[in-house]
Amino acid sequence: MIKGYQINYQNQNVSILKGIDVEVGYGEFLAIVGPNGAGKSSLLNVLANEIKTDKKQHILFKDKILTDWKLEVLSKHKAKFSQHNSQDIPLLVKDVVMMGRYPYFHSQPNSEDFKCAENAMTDTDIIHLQNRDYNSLSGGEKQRVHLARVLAQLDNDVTHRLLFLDEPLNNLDVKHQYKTLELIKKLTQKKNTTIVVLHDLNLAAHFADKILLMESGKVLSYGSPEEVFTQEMISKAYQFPCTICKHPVNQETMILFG
Ligand SMILES: Nc1ncnc2c1ncn2[C@@H]1O[C@H](COP(=O)(O)OP(=O)(O)OP(=O)(O)O)[C@@H](O)[C@H]1O
Repeated sequence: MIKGYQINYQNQNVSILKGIDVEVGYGEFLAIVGPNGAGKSSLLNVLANEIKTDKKQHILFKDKILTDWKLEVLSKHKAKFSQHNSQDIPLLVKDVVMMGRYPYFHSQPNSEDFKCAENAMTDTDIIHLQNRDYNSLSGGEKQRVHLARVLAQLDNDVTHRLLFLDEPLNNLDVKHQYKTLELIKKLTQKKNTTIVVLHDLNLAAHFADKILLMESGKVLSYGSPEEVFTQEMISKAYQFPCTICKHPVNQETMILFG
C-alpha cells in the first residue's frame, strides 16, 4: 500500500527523521509508538504527503510516487486525522462532519453525502449531537466529530483506502477508546490500511498487526507486538522500567510500567 525507504526529514537544520524504512501492506493495522519527540507525527505527516522530504526520496503509494498523485484523487484514497484539530469552529456538528465530503461535491452535498456523514456520526456515537454547535462540545466529543469527518471522507468505493490517525484516543473515555480502535480494526478487515500513532502500548498490542517503535527519529524495532514489546526494547525507548506478562484473560502481551 505504502512504502518508503531511508526517509530523512529535517526542519530548520534539525534532523527529525533519520533513515526510516517503512512498508505497510493492504489490510494492515500499523501502530507507531515511541516517547515524546521520537518523530511519530513527523513520520505520519511525511507518509500522508503533508510535509515534504528530500526530493530524491520517493514514497510509493499504491506503487506510484506519492507526490505524483493528483490531490483531488488522493483525497478519496487516503484521509488523515491530525493530533491538533481546531478547537474553535463556528459550525454545527453535522456541518463539520460534512467537511469530510468536500472532495465529493461542489456547491451542495447530495443524498449520498448526507448518508455517509450520518453513517460516520452513528459509528462514532455522535449522531445525537449532530445539531449542536461544535464549539459547545467537550474535548472527547470534539475528537469524535473529527474522527467522523475523516471516516466520511473515506466512505467510497475505492478498494484499499488508507487512514492515518495521529493520537486519535486523546480525551476519549475507555469505552470510546475501544470503540474507536474496533472501528479502525473493522476498516482494515475490509482490506484497507491504517497507520495510527498511539501512546497506549497495551491498546497497540491488542489491536495492531504490526508495531513500529521509534526513538530519536529512528526505528528502534519493527514487527508483531510480541516481537517489539520486549522489556529490553521498551525500557530502552522510554527510559522507564517495565514488565512484560500475559494478559490473564486473553493471554495477549501485556505491559506493566513501574
Ligand atoms: N520546526 C521544528 N524545529 C525544530 N524541531 C522541530 C520542529 N518540528 C518538530 N521538531 C522536533 O522534532 C521532534 C519530533 O517531533 P514529532 O512531533 O514528530 O514527535 P512525536 O514523536 O510525534 O512526539 P509526541 O509524542 O510528543 O507527539 C521533536 O523533538 C520536535 O521538537
